[in-house]
Amino acid sequence: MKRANVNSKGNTNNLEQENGVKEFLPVANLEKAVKEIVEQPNVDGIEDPLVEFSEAMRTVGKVLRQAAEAKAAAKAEATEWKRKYELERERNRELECKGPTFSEQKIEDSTQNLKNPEIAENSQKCCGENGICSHEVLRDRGPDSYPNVHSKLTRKASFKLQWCSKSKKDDQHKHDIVSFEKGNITTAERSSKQISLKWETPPQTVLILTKPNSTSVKILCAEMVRWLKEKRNMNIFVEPRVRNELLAESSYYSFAQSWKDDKEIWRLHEVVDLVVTLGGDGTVLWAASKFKGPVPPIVPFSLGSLGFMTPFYSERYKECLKSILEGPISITLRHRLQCHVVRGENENEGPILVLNEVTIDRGISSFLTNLECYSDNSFVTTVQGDGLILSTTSGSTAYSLAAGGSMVHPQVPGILFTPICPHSLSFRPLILPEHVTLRVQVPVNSRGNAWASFDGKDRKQLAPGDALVCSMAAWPVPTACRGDSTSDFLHSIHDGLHWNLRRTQSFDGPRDL
Ligand SMILES: NC(=O)c1ccc[n+]([C@@H]2O[C@H](COP(=O)([O-])OP(=O)(O)OC[C@H]3O[C@@H](n4cnc5c(N)ncnc54)[C@H](O)[C@@H]3O)[C@@H](O)[C@H]2O)c1
Ligand SMILES: Nc1ncnc2c1ncn2[C@@H]1O[C@H](COP(=O)(O)OP(=O)(O)OP(=O)(O)O)[C@@H](O)[C@H]1O
Repeated sequence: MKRANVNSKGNTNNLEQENGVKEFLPVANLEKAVKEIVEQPNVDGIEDPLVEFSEAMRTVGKVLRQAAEAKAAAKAEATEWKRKYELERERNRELECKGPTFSEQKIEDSTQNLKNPEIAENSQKCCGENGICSHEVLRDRGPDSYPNVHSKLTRKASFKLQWCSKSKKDDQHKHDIVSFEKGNITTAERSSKQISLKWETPPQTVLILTKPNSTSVKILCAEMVRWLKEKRNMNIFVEPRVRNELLAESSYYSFAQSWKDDKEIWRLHEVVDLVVTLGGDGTVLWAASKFKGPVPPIVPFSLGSLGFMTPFYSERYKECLKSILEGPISITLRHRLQCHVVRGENENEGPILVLNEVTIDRGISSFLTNLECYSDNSFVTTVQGDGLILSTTSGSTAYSLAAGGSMVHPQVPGILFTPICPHSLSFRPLILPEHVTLRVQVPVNSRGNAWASFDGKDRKQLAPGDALVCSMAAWPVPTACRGDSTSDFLHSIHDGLHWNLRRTQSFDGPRDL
């Protein structure tokens, strides 16, 4: 006799083939199942609906019992995983205090932990009120998502961001900065405080990017790669050029990984936990440009001349990397601008993300630029001069500064609107709020072309009728701080730019009586 059973969707199928607990017949559907069998005695293959029904009930009872047993077993397993996870975490803490290497076993275990639904659920809870978990910031697509990754490498390190404050009450990141309780308007909380990054699982993979053609950088890079491998057992990625340089020195460095083409570069964020830059500010810009979406935390070592965004001393790299790998790290979340070149009516190129600025200038043209500027479709002004800089607050100390723009703390959200040599007596630079979309249009009757450049690179010609559209990007660049965001900024403007350097007036001389 052919059996006709009813699954949870009310369809007929063969229950004998169903072993999984998910497929059992829910009690809520029982009534429907009975009705269907009794009322449709002519269903294909059913000879006696009552016999059929009692058999179905027996099977249902069996499956329900199995489900209850499976549930109890899953719960016991989850408790065991949780215990193992806690033990492992404790062991990691102890090991890290002693400065050891991360063993393969440890990596595998921590990956297993994340497969456990209960722990996965707990780790999701960390994306709560007190911070943003890395799962929200960096797409985590699992082990097979990056083709060249060493087979041992299984998962990106997870971390949590916290907004720190001295007072206990302020220990949360508040989006609501204005309160209007009982009709009284008050500013309640500031949105961006010092941000701290805390690793939840140890970082395993580091990408090292270096300034080219520098002997001191080359020597430091080889030393750092060796140290990270031997003392911290890290997976290391370098640029293809750097890998060749390392291999030319010794075949020892064959463990260093690289990429073949652009497609792989654009997916680096899926595997890299940390980026180290060895160079000046240009190398930080270069590193940021490699990430067109989420950016892992960047640790910039100073091997340039100015080093405004590179607070770490290369001579102390071991000490510094040790503390970064252990965390927590103070970070500056540097905003980026997202730019599109719009050609004529429809064609849209980009987006191009910049950390410093996008500049629209006259290039080699001898004519004044004539740029019509709009903010959220409202006309702002026409720039007649050498050009216009749309800068992030991180870029405020770069080209924008040279063009007379104000210096702004990098954590302040905003877009600087700084003209370059405007032929006008009253064109002061502006700072616009972060939410605006700016459009810089080359009028169709313009005498010449304009040129857009992105962090000083990749010049693109803008013909009459073309426009550049720019707004705040969704993916900031987290850079590690030596102290905190503000002390690093102040240190840079004092030491790097010699801001307000003046001899102190002497004590002796005329004074108020
Ligand atoms: N007149 C100018 O001041 C001028 C002209 C062109 C480009 N630039 C800047 O150069 C940047 C490109 O840098 P690069 O290193 O690739 O080129 P680069 O090698 O020509 O160096 C430019 C200088 O700008 C400094 N710099 C870069 N970003 C900075 C920042 N955020 N704060 C303070 N100083 C910063 C660098 O340390 C370097 O000394 C552009 O984004 C632009 O801001 C400045
Ligand atoms: N990995 C890289 N590959 C190719 N070009 C790079 C790389 N890193 C940096 N550059 C470029 O090299 C140039 C110089 O780099 P960087 O600014 O770091 O050094 P610097 O000029 O010595 O330092 P500073 O900016 O402090 O004076 C920049 O134009 C930058 O874009």
